[in-house]
Amino acid sequence: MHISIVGSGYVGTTIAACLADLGHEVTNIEIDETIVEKINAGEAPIHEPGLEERIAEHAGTRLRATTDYDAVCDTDLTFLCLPTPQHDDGSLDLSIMQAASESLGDALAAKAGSHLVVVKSTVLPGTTTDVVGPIVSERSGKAIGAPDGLELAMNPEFLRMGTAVEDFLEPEKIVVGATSEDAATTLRVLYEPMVETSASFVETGVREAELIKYANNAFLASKVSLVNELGNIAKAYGVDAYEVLEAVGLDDRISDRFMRSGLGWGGSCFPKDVNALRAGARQQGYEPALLDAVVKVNDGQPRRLVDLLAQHVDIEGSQIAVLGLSFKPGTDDVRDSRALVVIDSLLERGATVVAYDPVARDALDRQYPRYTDLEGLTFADEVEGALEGADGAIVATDWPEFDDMDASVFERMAHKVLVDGRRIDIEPERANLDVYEGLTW
Ligand SMILES: NC(=O)c1ccc[n+]([C@@H]2O[C@H](COP(=O)([O-])OP(=O)(O)OC[C@H]3O[C@@H](n4cnc5c(N)ncnc54)[C@H](O)[C@@H]3O)[C@@H](O)[C@H]2O)c1
Ligand SMILES: O=c1ccn([C@@H]2O[C@H](COP(=O)(O)OP(=O)(O)O[C@H]3O[C@H](CO)[C@@H](O)[C@H](O)[C@H]3O)[C@@H](O)[C@H]2O)c(=O)[nH]1
Repeated sequence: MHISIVGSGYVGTTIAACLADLGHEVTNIEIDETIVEKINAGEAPIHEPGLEERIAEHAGTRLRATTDYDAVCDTDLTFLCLPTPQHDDGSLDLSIMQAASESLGDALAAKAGSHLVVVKSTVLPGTTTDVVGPIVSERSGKAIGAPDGLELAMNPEFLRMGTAVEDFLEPEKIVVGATSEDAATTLRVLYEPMVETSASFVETGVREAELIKYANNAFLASKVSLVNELGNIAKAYGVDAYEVLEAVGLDDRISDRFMRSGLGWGGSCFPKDVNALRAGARQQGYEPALLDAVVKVNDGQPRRLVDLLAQHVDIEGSQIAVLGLSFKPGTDDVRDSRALVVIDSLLERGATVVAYDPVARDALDRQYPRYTDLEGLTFADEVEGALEGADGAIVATDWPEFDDMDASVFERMAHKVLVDGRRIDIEPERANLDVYEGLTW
């Protein structure tokens, strides 16, 4: 198929490279020229395992990028992979979706045949049919469902950062809500390779497809918050939460996945999606008491970790190493990373911070420029540099390389105190620390 993808960030770039890999002709339409240049040069604009080699292989042949929306006219369908951020009050901000829908509609006015528009961004029920559809239809002059007109579908994405390529190519489920049988069939054909190998194909209503995505993320975020609440209680009893939850996870109804307690959930999805769902629920007249508590527990974890450090180190005037910036390992994405909340809290309490992350330094400059020259915060190029002369250290991201830290690295610290928000796989005897304490164990 000839596929256009509007928005070439973490989702749009990943699915473009993967669809090209599956043999499709793919065009990324992106407003950021740097991203366009990178893709056309065969380079990945983000850090994501398996992405760089796919882009390198297909750029210039089956994969290309452009800032020009007119390219949609040479394609059969368009995926919208645009940001859906939150307003200050947590509610869903659709302004980017609206602006891109206008540009898409303007371009489609020049296309002779019908066109399928697929919303992949995470959006609340009604967005595809009541916001995106009418804008594209009005601007293109194509009626929804008419011959040579527009077809609409909502196809939420469940990939995770760090395993995005694998998740897209071997998903557990594919959810499609479409306004016509033809649209659903096109997507069923597109996803056939995934259905053959791993995925359940769920065909449902458009509004249901939209809500499935939020329900999925709300469920996972709630599970981590519950695990963190249980972890906090375990810690208060002097009990190892990981031992407790490992046993709990043996119950099939609960499962052993998403059972890691600690610093809490961050990233570009859970925080904004749980907030959009809470705000949406309120707009519909429902008070989401449980989801409010899920956020409250999550918000408390970074402070609890800094409090734990304060039991061993006088934070004011001290030098603290923060290990990890990305919101989880395997990605350079720092959006809503708990590591940043920890850094803010340490700086507020009068510490100086030396932070280290194996890949996220550039993304931090891009996503949160305010940290670039923030007083009291510097960055090290390696873990040793962050620990040099430190009065204490915090593990904020469970990068595998931190598992290998041993006495030779910790000897550089002024005081060998490590508090761990992620339960890295460190060997206490090899590490020879004076203090090693976990947040929930
Ligand atoms: N990141 C994830 O793990 C993930 C997973 C599943 C779903 N989602 C959802 O997918 C959507 C996209 O997420 P993302 O992480 O890829 O976002 P992103 O911010 O990484 O990428 C979005 C891209 O769209 C571009 N853009 C903005 N306005 C544009 C316009 N008018 N025309 C063309 N391009 C434009 C931006 O420059 C950016 O490169 C969101 O709704 C998100 O919730 C994200
Ligand atoms: O047991 C766990 C599992 C996760 N986390 C944290 O939860 C956050 C989210 O982790 P994860 O879900 O692995 O990463 P994302 O890439 O944000 O993926 C989520 O958000 C995406 C965007 O919507 C969805 O597509 C995915 O299905 C959904 O898992 C991270 O901060 C993790 O550190 C924990 O603290 N404990």
